[in-house]
Amino acid sequence: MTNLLTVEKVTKSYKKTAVLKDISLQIADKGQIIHLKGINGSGKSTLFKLIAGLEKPDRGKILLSSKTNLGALIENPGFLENFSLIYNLRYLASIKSHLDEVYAEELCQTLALDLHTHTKMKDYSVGMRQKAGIIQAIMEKQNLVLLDEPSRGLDQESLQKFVTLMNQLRQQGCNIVIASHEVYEKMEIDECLKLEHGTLSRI
Ligand SMILES: Nc1ncnc2c1ncn2[C@@H]1O[C@H](COP(=O)(O)OP(=O)(O)OP(=O)(O)O)[C@@H](O)[C@H]1O
Repeated sequence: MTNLLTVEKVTKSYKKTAVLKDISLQIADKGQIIHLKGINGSGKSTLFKLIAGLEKPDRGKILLSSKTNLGALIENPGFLENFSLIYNLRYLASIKSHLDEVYAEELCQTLALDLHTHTKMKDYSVGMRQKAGIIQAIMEKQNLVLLDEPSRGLDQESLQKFVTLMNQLRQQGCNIVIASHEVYEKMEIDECLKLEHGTLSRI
């Protein structure tokens, strides 16, 4: 089975504090949900930033296969603030190809977000912004998706819809890593990982 991601003995420090120490991780292309746990400041976002290429490791390697199509929502998603949701999604999709508007509409309906509103991104609520962040991470049918606290700001109904959506994507073969403090009832979690003292372990 192909590994979509291989993290090999990665170390990352900020100033002189080691956040990640010799971390290794492999993610196969099999359709799965991995829940990444760890207390505040344990390095979950840092690991995601390294995988997404937003930060460089001090030592070690991050390898994405040629089949990997990575989607990510990390910390506060950045948008073109003076433009609408559809403008932003079209813009993001245009970097690699073009927006599948039928699928984007379906995702927006699932998460109760209006794709065609004229509201500018800067006027979105925290929860609406988070939904937009989730949608941009999955709208191209990415096969490896990193979601950093995706349910932040979601109301109870939206949270349930989010869980159902994640389970559906998993069924369709998507590999999702969710870093969160949330306990997701009904989510089909295949593996739980914990970051503690810079080390990654299975729990
Ligand atoms: N750019 C940076 N400069 C300096 N220190 C940083 C930087 N980014 C992260 N850190 C530090 O690295 C540590 C890990 O931060 P990170 O955001 O990865 O943790 P986290 O597990 O995602 O936390 P949370 O659960 O609060 O989101 C923290 O101590 C943080 O202060």
